[in-house]
Amino acid sequence: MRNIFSKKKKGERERKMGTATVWWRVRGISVGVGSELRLSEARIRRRGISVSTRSSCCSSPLTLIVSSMPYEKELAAAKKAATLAARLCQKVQKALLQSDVHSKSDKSPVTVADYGSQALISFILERELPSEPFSIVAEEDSGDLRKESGQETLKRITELVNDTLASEGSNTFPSLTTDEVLAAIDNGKSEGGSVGKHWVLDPIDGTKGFVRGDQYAIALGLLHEGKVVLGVLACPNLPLASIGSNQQHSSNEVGCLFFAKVGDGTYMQALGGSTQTRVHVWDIDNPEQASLFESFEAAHSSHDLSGSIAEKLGVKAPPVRIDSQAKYGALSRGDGAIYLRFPHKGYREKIWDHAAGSIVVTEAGGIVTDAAGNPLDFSKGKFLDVDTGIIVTNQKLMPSLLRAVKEALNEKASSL
Ligand SMILES: Nc1ncnc2c1ncn2[C@@H]1O[C@H](COP(=O)(O)O)[C@@H](O)[C@H]1OP(=O)(O)O
Ligand SMILES: [Mg+2]
Repeated sequence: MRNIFSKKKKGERERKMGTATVWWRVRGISVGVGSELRLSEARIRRRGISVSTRSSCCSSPLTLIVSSMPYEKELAAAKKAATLAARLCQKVQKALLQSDVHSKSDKSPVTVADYGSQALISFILERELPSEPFSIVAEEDSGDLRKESGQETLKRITELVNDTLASEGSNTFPSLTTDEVLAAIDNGKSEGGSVGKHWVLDPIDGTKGFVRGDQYAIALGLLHEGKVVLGVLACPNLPLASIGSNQQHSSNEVGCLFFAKVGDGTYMQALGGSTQTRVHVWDIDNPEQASLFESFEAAHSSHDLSGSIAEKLGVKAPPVRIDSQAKYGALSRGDGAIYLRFPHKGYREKIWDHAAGSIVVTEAGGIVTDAAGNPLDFSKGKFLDVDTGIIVTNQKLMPSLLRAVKEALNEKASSL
């Protein structure tokens, strides 16, 4: 980030009147104030430079701040937040799977990890991005924790959050009180929308997988003016090695962090590691070789429908069924080539279940649409207005996938 004051005044008198007559040239682009500036900002963004402006009054200089690395600070904060939240969730999942006290059908450990992850991420974003106005759209709110019956759980969550913060080094972060934890959770109450910056958070995506000891993800995306511009997916149980029919990555390690920034590609690193690898979707055009990803839970997505689509495409490999947006991560690095999600009638998709995952796939070269081929619109608040389902693949396979989906949906409709 650097300040640029290379302004060309066109007249002190006019400037004092506050008219749009003070001009700068930045990297060959003229920018001004007021409505002129809006236009210029759009032009600058198209060139991959982010701009923010401040002007306190006409007599003080206007400041134009230009960064040639848009959303860089936000990405660093999001990676840190998701990595810490993953650490908290891993601790809870380990205790859950080892414990005699909680059965797998007991929802309380999930609750503690869900709230803890949300509080931690909200706290880190506020702390790391103090000068960036933003809101957070997240899955949880603190209503139940404020009741008498929630006090023990709140204490446990606060302990977990503080233990996780302390694991970064004793002087890195302060300890939070229970009230600060409640406030951090409630920062996630935004409704999102098409104006400004909104972080979109699923603190534990795939709670069923989390309880089973399988896949889950911490999913954090950033919307700017209604578009997803950044996404981070922490997948603590996802192997670094490929899990589909395209076995191109090999490793014994488990735990992946995927991240993507608009125009900048998608990267993967080991959770807690620092070596990042750029990843790409599998660019095949023959669906017979493809692996197809879908929900582990048949209640979340129709296995029958995806089976019928796979048959029409000639997909030979059995479906890879895993929980959470880890599916988007696996697809972005080319483990398989198709992801299908067809929830049962009446289910409304939430933006936090797709924001981070969708940019991770699109920046890796893939396409994410609804079942009719429409792009997902994240600007309408908490819900996505999708036609029937969500489909994901590479550019080459999308036309045949769309045809197969249409045929399968027609057959299903005529059989009812
Ligand atoms: N009835 C449902 N149909 C479809 N998706 C659901 C349903 N109930 C919860 N989900 C959400 O679907 C996502 C998991 O999908 P998948 O099974 O493919 O991993 C999660 O976000 C999960 O919520 P949650 O995040 O609260 O677990
Ligand atoms: Mg979810």
